[in-house]
Amino acid sequence: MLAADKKRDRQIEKKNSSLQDKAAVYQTKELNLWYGENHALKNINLNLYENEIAAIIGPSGCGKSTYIKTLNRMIELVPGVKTSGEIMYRDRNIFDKSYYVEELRTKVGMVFQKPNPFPKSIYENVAYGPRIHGIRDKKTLDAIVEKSLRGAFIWDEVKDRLNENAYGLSGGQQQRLCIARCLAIEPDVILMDEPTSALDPISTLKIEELVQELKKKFSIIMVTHNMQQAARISDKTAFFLNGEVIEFAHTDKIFSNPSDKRTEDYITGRFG
Ligand SMILES: Nc1ncnc2c1ncn2[C@@H]1O[C@H](COP(=O)(O)OP(=O)(O)OP(=O)(O)O)[C@@H](O)[C@H]1O
Repeated sequence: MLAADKKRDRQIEKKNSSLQDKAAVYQTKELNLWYGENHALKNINLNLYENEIAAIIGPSGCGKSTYIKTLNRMIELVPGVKTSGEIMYRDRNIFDKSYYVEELRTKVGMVFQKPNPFPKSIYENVAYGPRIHGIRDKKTLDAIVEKSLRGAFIWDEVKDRLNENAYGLSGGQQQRLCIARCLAIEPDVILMDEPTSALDPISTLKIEELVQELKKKFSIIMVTHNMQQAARISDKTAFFLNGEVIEFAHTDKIFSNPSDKRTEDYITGRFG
């Protein structure tokens, strides 16, 4: 091989490795979780990276929601939960006693299966978070509300009815409003627990397009039952089974050439 070719190959290799080399946002190390006697998460080791969409798939009861709720410590609200291991978020263990949960939640937003706007105006739904963080100036709040609603692809639909109650919006619009509410606190990560399972196909498509746009600025971790959705929009996919991560890889690989027979059986619909 000529020296010039070798140099070119080295450059390609370097470029590829730099693509893989995004910073890890979350590093989960030997995480175990018990609900009382129920060992729901077993020795989870998983790195989640910046500006990627990571999909979490697996059959009902395998621990997907439990895992995602552990990432923002929402799981602590369940009585009798015990954990061991570490979850490093940007190099700090979120289980450290000195780590205030409020601090974590300003960085990590969450969108739930069922849209859950507050029974307040569209404007107030988005302004609520920034207000809690001490922003009082009306002009600043107006700007945040507009930017967040634009960021969630819903501004044009609601700009003339900002003072109307959010409950008057359709399900799909409510979900985008909830995403806008997340964006208003300028998070680093957005956790999504089956964000489209209560929506019709058109609203689902809108959210999928939105999520792909959002990953340019944020890291997204999304639980989904919909394997086509995981295949369509995610960069990496983790397959959970009985509380364990069976396989975590590039989405293309998981869906075209999985390493584990159990992953293959699941994605080909043999169980679950
Ligand atoms: N609040 C709770 N208290 C006790 N056990 C729980 C609780 N939530 C979940 N579990 C148990 O933990 C295990 C994992 O549940 P989890 O909800 O995380 O699964 P999942 O993969 O998200 O399921 P689904 O796809 O049906 O939402 C199950 O055995 C479940 O019964």
